[in-house]
Amino acid sequence: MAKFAVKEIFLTLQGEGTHAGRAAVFCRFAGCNLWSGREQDRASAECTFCDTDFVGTDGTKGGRYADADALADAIEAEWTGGSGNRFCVLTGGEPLLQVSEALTAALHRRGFEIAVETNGTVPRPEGIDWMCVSPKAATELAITAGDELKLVYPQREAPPERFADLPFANFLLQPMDGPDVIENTRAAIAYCLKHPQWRLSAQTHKHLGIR
Ligand SMILES: C[S@@+](CC[C@H](N)C(=O)[O-])C[C@H]1O[C@@H](n2cnc3c(N)ncnc32)[C@H](O)[C@@H]1O
Ligand SMILES: Nc1nc2[nH]cc(C(=O)O)c2c(=O)[nH]1
Ligand code: SF4
Ligand SMILES: [Mg+2]
Repeated sequence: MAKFAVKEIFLTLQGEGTHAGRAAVFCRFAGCNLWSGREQDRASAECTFCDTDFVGTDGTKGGRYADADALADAIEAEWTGGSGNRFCVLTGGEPLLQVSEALTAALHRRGFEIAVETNGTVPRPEGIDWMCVSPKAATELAITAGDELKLVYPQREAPPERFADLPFANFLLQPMDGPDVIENTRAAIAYCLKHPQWRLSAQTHKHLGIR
């Protein structure tokens, strides 16, 4: 059984958060601890608003990668930008179910700065350069410090005030996509205007027509 189950690997611009606009290779790991990924389980899941298909290994460059070097080679192969400013984003699904120190070391050997998008419920491995935690209402955080706290807004049981005193360098509100996205965007903007500790994170890739 190969070590890493990967849904897809692709080059794009980081669409969200503090690094929005920056070229990055995205590696989307298969599987999540807060939802099975099946629509019939969504209502009873711990995370109910997910906008992502992370089931299986059938996406672009998806598959089962035997070890850290094999996966790091596949990520490096997508990069078109030469040796400077190399950047990858490990996401999912929940990447920290699979990311290991062997993988972060293999990516660092190839010159990559490593960002992670995580729900924050799984302890962090060594070697992450940019930790973005996105808390989900029904859960407790295992990672309570980092570079970016990116809260999907609104979540009734996870108001921004619950996280505002944690030691993160950047605090962002990301409007919840779905049927109420217009209303949610207005509400997130209004919150940022009143509470300038928080900045808006628009999901720019969804408007730019990139992945
Ligand atoms: C698909 S998740 C994968 C990483 C990790 N499982 C997590 O939840 O952070 C990537 C990012 O998309 C956000 N996200 C998921 N569904 C969303 C939605 N419907 N609207 C806005 N952001 C969403 C997550 O909160 C997270 O910041
Ligand atoms: N362009 C782009 N930016 C992103 N930022 C976070 C993403 C994710 O799904 O984790 C994502 C994504 O899927 N595409
Ligand atoms: S924790 Fe992340 S990947 Fe898992 S269901 Fe929620 S948004 Fe999707
Ligand atoms: Mg996404």
